[in-house]
Amino acid sequence: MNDLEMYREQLAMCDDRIIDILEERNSIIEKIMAYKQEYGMPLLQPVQEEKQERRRQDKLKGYRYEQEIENVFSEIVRNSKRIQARHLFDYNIVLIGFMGAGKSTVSEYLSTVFAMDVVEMDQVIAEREGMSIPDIFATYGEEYFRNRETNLLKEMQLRKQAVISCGGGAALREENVAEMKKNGRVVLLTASPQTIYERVKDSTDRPILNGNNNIEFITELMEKRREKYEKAADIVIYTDGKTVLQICEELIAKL
Ligand SMILES: Nc1ncnc2c1ncn2[C@@H]1O[C@H](COP(=O)(O)OP(=O)(O)OP(=O)(O)O)[C@@H](O)[C@H]1O
Ligand SMILES: O=C(O)C1=C[C@@H](O)[C@@H](O)[C@H](O)C1
Ligand SMILES: [Mg+2]
Repeated sequence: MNDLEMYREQLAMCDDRIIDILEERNSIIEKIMAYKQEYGMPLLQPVQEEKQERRRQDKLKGYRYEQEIENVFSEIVRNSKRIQARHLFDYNIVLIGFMGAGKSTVSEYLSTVFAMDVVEMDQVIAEREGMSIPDIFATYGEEYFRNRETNLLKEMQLRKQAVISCGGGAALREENVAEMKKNGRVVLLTASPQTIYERVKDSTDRPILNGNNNIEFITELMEKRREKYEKAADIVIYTDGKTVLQICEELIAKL
């Protein structure tokens, strides 16, 4: 065997070791999850995760390939998150609820902790139409926008383990709810009208609230929608006074 052949052989052996160690790492991830579930512990432990990351970065300091190895680690961690998500949710998570209930906020957090894809319905529709939601309403009317929502939900049948952050009105059509439930679990996020008002009062992105952005209008519209939201929901989460981490823990526990 010449030197080149020997190096190639060594490289192949390195790959084998990496494969074995990754298998071991992933089974440890599964054991940690099972342990937390068995003892009713919170699954998301951001402080512990940061600690682990700092430890890794300290260990890597001064290594010749510090940056390259760190890049590999970010993929390893991403994949661990996906393994956890697969283990927990074999379906799409569909977030519904009134404007300002926190659908986008919770979606973003879930995508960070579980590396799940997020479909932000309002954003997808706005991008496809090449105009903002208020402009779609003004140009084509609400019915046109609602039809775009229905079509997008039908497309979601092809997705799995995605977080779907619905527009505030998406769950009001029965047909939409039927689509959501085909391969998703529907999570209703709610908050008091006061909380909603505090969260949305400075924004002009929600055409339904423009000119009506006050607690009385919000209370009345929420009440009008309440029955439909609740009927659509597989689980309900009250978000007043809760952090996004607490909301996500509750979501995991209830699902
Ligand atoms: N649990 C929470 N605690 C404090 N603030 C929150 C919480 N959830 C959301 N917010 C804030 O409220 C505002 C509205 O939240 P978000 O955009 O997530 O609502 P949404 O349900 O997606 O609304 P829309 O239906 O209009 O898209 C944001 O500024 C967000 O930071
Ligand atoms: O509650 C609603 O009816 C809406 C909420 C937003 O997310 C947008 O989808 C649109 O402004 C309509
Ligand atoms: Mg949103």
